Amino acid sequence: MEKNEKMKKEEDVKDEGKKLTIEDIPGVGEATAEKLRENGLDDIMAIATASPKDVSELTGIGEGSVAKIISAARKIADIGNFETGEEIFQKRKDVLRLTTGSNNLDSLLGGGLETQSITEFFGEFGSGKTQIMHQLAVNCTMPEEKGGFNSDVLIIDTENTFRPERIIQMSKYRELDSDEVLRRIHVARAYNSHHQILLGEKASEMAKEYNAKLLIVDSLTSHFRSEYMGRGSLSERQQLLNRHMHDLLRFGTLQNAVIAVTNQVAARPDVFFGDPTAPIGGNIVGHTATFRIYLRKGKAGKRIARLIDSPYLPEGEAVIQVSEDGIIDGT
Ligand SMILES: Nc1ncnc2c1ncn2[C@@H]1O[C@H](COP(=O)(O)OP(=O)(O)OP(=O)(O)O)[C@@H](O)[C@H]1O
Repeated sequence: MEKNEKMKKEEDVKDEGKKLTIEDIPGVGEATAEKLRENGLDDIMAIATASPKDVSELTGIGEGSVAKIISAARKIADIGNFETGEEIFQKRKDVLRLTTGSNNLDSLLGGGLETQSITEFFGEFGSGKTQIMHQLAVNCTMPEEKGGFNSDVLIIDTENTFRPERIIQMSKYRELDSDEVLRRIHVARAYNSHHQILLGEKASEMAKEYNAKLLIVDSLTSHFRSEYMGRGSLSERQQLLNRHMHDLLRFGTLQNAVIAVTNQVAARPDVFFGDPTAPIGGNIVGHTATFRIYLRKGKAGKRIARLIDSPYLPEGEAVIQVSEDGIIDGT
């Protein structure tokens, strides 16, 4: 192909904008596209930003061919385009907020959990992380005027802690039809970290099927923690967690959905670098989660939620109550 013709083809492809599929990447035929899709690489940006080694390992396609595909994907993806503050501000207007059930906690978060971000709840056992996840699931099915999204929910449950009975209790308190709420919550049990990663990749497809606007991972880190013990496997664990969290974030962006995850605090300071209340996953989880909330137990079912490291909200605390009715304000 003449150089000009080739450039023209790339321009044409670019002009098509967001409608492009991975088959539009020069060098990607049907069989290659299938291999890429099977491994969660189902859009041009995902391929353009992947490392040749990772893609080659995942798909079994030779590293040389993968490098060519990635380089072609980069040419047609919008990488490195700087956006004006005004453009970003416009996009921010699409961000929706999901109520937590507690006005105190909603205020701390500037109105609720934001879509297109990961919100992490971390704390010791019994601090209320799973209770909050159940409440968010119920709230997501509520109408917009009540702080919900009137949409379905996906839950990746790693510790078998999902309890429909709690959903029924919480739904009744909010005068919702509990059968309908349960029908809108889709739970997948993840048996190990590999399975969890696969479910994270599949979530985008499932979200379209169900119109889900909330993805919960409870717990984000427990499998990784138990499977990758010791310092030797730390970097592998962090890499996998990083990849998993970016899959979750992609779901959030594509669906304009909330991503809520739970995380334990490390109980063994000798292994996890000194801070006895440090969340598992260290920097990787910390940098990828946009909002981090630390939960502490108080008296009589009260919990203190502390917002940490928000990009634009002040640090602060809110008192909530874990009750039979669900998450409500603490006094
Ligand atoms: N029906 C209920 N009525 C009132 N409080 C409840 C009810 N169910 C659970 N709780 C409260 O929630 C606590 C458990 O919280 P949760 O399961 O969310 O903890 P967690 O932070 O997820 O802990 P872990 O790390 O062990 O999974 C219980 O100790 C209890 O105080």
